[in-house]
Amino acid sequence: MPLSPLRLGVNVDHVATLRNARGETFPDPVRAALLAIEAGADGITAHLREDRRHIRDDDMVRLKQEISTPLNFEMAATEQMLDIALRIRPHAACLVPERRTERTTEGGLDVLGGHDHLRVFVSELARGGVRVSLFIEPSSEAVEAARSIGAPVVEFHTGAWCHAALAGETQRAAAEFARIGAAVLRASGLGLECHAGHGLDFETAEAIAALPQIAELNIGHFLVSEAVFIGLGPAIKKMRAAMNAGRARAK
Ligand SMILES: CC(=O)[C@@H](O)[C@H](O)COP(=O)(O)O
Ligand SMILES: NCC(=O)COP(=O)(O)O
Repeated sequence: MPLSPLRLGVNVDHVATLRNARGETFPDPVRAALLAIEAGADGITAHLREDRRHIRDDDMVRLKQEISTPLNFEMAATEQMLDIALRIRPHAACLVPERRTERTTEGGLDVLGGHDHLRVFVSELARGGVRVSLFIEPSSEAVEAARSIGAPVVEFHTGAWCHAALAGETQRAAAEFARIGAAVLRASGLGLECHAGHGLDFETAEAIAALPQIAELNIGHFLVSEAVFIGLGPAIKKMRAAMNAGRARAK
């Protein structure tokens, strides 16, 4: 059976982090998105956080206007973000948890406790023609809750696995990767499209690409970090090659 293609979503949040560090207009995340697409990105992801620490409202408007690929709008499940998303009408929206004091997205959505609250957002966004994904922990409970909420897509938070791999904690990394594999199997068995992201680098992207049920990887911080040294285009091309190598091993 032919393998599903594996899409690369490039997250441009941290180009905006660098821009905001000095309150300038550069580097522009929209320019980064256009370069990323030229280098082979299948889509662009941007997280409009409530505190606007990196991506700002105008960035999201310009991304929608200027890019030729799908835009994946990451957002907290709040009324304000829902209004903005329905005004901008991205191709997709990914509901993510946000805690004001967090340095980065620390975990997946509380799809069990927040079930009824999230259900409203999923149906409102779907009614607006926006494909909705839920950013969840790699667990069967979260998958089943996401399915009952009605989202067609789940994105698995790969942070715990990536951090363990980076720290050389091989046993913990193997256990976390097994969690991801089991959750992906459960999700695809329920007919959900599977995405993954957070903390991925060349090695972990190649490893997770070998899971045939994964349709999309969203990668940002590492690519922007690599871009500092080798350029954004070469970093994306290298990531694409790593993903292709992993997908070639998928069975
Ligand atoms: C949801 C996710 O994992 C990424 O979009 C992440 O949120 C990047 O932005 P931060 O680094 O601000 O968390
Ligand atoms: N949803 C994950 C994402 O968009 C990028 O996360 P990261 O690669 O910046 O950690």
